[in-house]
Amino acid sequence: MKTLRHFLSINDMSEEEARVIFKKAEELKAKRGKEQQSYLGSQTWALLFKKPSTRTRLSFEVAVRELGGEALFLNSQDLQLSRGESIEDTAHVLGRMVHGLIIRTYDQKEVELFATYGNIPVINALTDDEHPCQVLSDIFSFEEKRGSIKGKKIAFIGDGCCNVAKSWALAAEKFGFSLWIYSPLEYFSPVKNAFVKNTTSVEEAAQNAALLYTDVWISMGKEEEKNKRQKLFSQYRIDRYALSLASKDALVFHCLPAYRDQEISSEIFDERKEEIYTQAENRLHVQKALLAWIVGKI
Ligand SMILES: NC(=O)NCCC[C@H](N)C(=O)O
Repeated sequence: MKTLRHFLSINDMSEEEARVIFKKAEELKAKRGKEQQSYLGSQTWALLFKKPSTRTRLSFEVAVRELGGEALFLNSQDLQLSRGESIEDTAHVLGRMVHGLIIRTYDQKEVELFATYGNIPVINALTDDEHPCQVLSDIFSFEEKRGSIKGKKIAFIGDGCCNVAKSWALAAEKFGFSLWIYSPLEYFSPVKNAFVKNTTSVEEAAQNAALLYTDVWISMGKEEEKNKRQKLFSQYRIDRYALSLASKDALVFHCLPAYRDQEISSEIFDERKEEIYTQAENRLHVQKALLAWIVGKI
């Protein structure tokens, strides 16, 4: 049996492995358009998506192609999965035909089942529980501008229970930074470790923070809670006041899509869009390095 690497959770990688990926991502970013690396030469990677996607789909499709492979997009609605075929059978069949699988779905259990039965590397491209590729890339983006994240104070503002916040909470322990979650009580982080603190005080969360981070209030799959969430989260946003509390050189990140004047004020978004778009672009470079790592080339 070959040993396979998967990336289903931030917990599937050590800090040392993440640092190997960051170094490669930096190199690939610098060499893009000049020199190509064929880490996925003659491989076909399937992207199986049950939820909408812009950045994740784009960055993975381009990443696979630029590494010399073929990307095959599969809308789960078009597969027999949507008519009740089991994940076990689907995973076995995919595993006989493609070399790797990138999945966006609801239940974390599904990505785990694909990893169990597929016999090919599986990457979590977002579930209700985690968005590990986003957060891995965000840490790279932070360090690209500000150096090591270790010991820094990071403020997550908004839904502390969402996938992105949960991956941040796991990353806090792995990389050794403190994560302050500014969220309504009901949305405090379910992740318990010594590096995660929850608060309903913006002052406590944002004071001297090196990064203010936010995500949508209404994650995919939560649309029926829209009215309730818009009311509950209305103060949990990045605005001029929150930013005035943060460190003078604080970064502002948003994983996007952004809903201006909800989780982030329009004026802060407009002022900071350059760093937010660079954050989005880095998904491509980091995921190229992640793919190289997952197939054992770095
Ligand atoms: N950049 C992204 O991949 N964004 C995904 C949106 C995350 C949000 N928490 C959601 O689940 O809808």
